[in-house]
Amino acid sequence: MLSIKVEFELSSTATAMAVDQTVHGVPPSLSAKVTGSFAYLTIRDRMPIILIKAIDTIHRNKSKFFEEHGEEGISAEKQAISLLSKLRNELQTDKPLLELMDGLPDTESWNQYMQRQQSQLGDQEPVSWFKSPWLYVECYMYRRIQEAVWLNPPINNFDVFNEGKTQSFFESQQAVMALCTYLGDIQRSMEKLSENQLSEYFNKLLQVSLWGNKCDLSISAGQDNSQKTNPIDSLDSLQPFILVDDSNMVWLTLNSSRRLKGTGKKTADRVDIVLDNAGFELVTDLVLADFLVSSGLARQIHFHGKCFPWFVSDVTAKDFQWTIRQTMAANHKWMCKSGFQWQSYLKEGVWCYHDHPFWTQPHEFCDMSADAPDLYATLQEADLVLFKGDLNYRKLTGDRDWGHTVDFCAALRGFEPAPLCSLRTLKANVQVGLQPGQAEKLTSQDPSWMTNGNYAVIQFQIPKLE
Ligand SMILES: O=P(O)(O)OC[C@@]1(O)O[C@H](CO)[C@@H](O)[C@@H]1O
Ligand SMILES: [Mn+2]
Repeated sequence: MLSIKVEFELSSTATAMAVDQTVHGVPPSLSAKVTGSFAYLTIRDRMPIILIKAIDTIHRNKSKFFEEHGEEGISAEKQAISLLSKLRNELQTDKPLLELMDGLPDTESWNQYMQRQQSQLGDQEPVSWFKSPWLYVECYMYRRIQEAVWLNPPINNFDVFNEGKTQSFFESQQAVMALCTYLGDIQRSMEKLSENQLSEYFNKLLQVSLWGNKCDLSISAGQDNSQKTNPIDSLDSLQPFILVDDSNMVWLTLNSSRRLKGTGKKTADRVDIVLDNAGFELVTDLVLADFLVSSGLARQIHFHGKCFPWFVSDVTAKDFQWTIRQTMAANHKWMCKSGFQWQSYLKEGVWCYHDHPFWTQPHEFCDMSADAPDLYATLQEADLVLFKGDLNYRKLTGDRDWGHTVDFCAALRGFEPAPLCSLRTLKANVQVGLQPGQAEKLTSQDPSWMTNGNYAVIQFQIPKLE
């Protein structure tokens, strides 16, 4: 990892607040125990809809399963639906969570996590949907969906969310074409760009990736959420909705190697992008990654996706490869050019794709160094880690009921593998690092500001110097 000697000015207040928060402990996890809370409404209303849609998708593919697998496909379809229907009943009647039985590589870790949750509750009450942490039960639901499908070969590799992810890509074609054209224009004049012009393009593409996160299907319970307009044109009008904007710190981190090496080289060795949603959002991330490499701001990009279908629209390896293939096959010069460039980045090892099981487990990120030390060590090799989306933000902050002015550093609780930045549109009621009075003002202007996806943060944190 690049050891950054550049001192980012941490306000004395922020440091004092961080100390204060540490001294006074960590707030409780968001959960459905608070009737009427966003967690409660998500678990009561939206998660059952997601299960119903998954059941409906499997049912609608019955004839496909028959064509491909004959009677075995039919009985697998029936069995998977029955497991998902049972899961939905457990969820809606707040039954105790059940151990996983599918013998996958992460099964043991999931069951151990459940024991950990149970020991925190003691023997009085079982780990259940409406009493355990929202982060845990929501992640658990998606892992049970995976179990229901995995236990039923020959449909055990079926992605119940695939239709929504591919539709989001196809419905966003105009925006994708505009974005790839914009990237092509930049790359044609890259050599002649001044430092200011470069940083301007960087900020625009960082914001396009930020707002790409609005296109997430779990918050819309699978409803179409694609990007219809040209993403560049809307940036100015969206600027006021960025509540925390640390993009200057991100720029400084990418360029800080120049100060260190005194060579005028401005290349950071490696930027990691912890991906969120497939579809349009993934294209915005690939375009940003292409810009970072072709501008010389980064030498290598490591992408982190999910090992199985997750939170309706999250990227799996299949989605990542499919998106690049689709871009290559587009009947559009700049899309096609971008797609081929992305494929050669992967072939040359300039881009690498990983999918560690930790990203599809329920852990708060402050547990990563203990629960996934190999992944933590991988992230420590990065000069910058970009975390996309709301669920990653919830895990960065532990999905705790923090006060809004608590410092981001305090909420990370020691998770600092490398300089990191969250690019997140707000879809859950956890947000730290705001100025005094800022949350109150937002609530008076727009009571659902934390969950409607209209607001965003570019929130940065550098590891404390050893
Ligand atoms: O991580 P993303 O894709 O930006 O958002 C996912 C997400 O908004 O969907 C859930 C709603 O069910 C939220 O709790 C969760 O954070
Ligand atoms: Mn997501």
